[in-house]
Amino acid sequence: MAENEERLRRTMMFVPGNNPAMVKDAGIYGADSIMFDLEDSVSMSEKDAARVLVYEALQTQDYGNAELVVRVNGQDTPYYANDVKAMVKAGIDVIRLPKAETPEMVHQLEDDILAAEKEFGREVGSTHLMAAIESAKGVLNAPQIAAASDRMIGIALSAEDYTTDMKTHRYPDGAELVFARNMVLHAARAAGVAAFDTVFTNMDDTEGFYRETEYIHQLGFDGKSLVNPRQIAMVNKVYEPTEKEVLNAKNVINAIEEARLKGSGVISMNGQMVDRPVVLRAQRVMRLAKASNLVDEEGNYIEK
Ligand SMILES: CC(C)(COP(=O)(O)OP(=O)(O)OC[C@H]1O[C@@H](n2cnc3c(N)ncnc32)[C@H](O)[C@@H]1OP(=O)(O)O)[C@@H](O)C(=O)NCCC(=O)NCCSC(=O)C[C@@](O)(CC(=O)O)C(=O)O
Ligand SMILES: [Mg+2]
Repeated sequence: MAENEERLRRTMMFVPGNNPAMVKDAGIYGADSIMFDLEDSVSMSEKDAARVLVYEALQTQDYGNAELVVRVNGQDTPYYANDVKAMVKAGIDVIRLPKAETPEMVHQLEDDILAAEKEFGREVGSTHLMAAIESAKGVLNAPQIAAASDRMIGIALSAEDYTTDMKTHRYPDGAELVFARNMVLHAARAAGVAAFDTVFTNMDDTEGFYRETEYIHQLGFDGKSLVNPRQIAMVNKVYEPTEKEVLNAKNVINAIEEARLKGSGVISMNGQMVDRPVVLRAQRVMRLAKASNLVDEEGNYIEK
């Protein structure tokens, strides 16, 4: 899991799997994770064509360093089995299970991935998975779902389906999502996997998008599922550390390194105790600073 813990996942952009232009160009926008969708953005009549399109793109397109994710169709559909087989064969990084409600559903996906890895000669264990929480049952079982597999990289809240299940809809203040957001976040943290907030679907409400992103950043989410490339820079902006945060993080890392050389794991810096949690936070700030091009290779802040 070390590699997964280090990977930044601020932005996970949905790309409709039946749209050739969007699938082809998905890599140019700089999303941390590109999520090709075979589920709800693809009509029934295009399910097979979308699977073929995404499979071909994974063989031929260069998506750079982005993590490649595919949202397969649900386990109760006739498309699921072929989706999983084709995506494992194509070497996808992560399969996202929609409408996850129980750990048994995750175990089923694990078994199907393992069978496909063996059938297509892929390294066993190389395909990761994640689960989308889209119902009351899913939210209540989130801790068991998040901990259900060693292949699990994270869980995501899916508020469109969730609010429908709860017989409500989305409001600007997000009060209807408070419980679900906190459950998903705590379940993810307790299992040591990533937590993704839900999509924001009003493309013209920039103010509302910033408000929601600042809120979920404050709560501690790793990032958000997105539906449009214009949302990527806005999320990155919210997750960008300040100059003060970067300088402090650099000082913490230098100080703890010096302490370690002297055989100590805890030190005091400007009257403040610096121990493991502070160091872990500092390391994350430095990863975010690097991703935002705020520091050079040595971690020194680049004056603008
Ligand atoms: C929203 C809109 C129609 C707006 O169109 P617009 O045309 O106004 O967009 P523009 O900004 O003008 O596009 C400028 C340029 O970007 C290109 N471009 C746009 N979007 C792109 C993209 N996504 N990927 C690559 N490229 C893209 C476009 O092709 C153009 O390229 P070019 O012509 O070359 O300049 C479009 O974005 C879009 O279709 N989004 C994806 C929708 C989708 O996937 N929904 C399903 C996932 S949610 C769900 O299922 C609910 C959930 O399950 C969620 C959960 O589980 O979390 C739950 O329950 O909550
Ligand atoms: Mg959904």
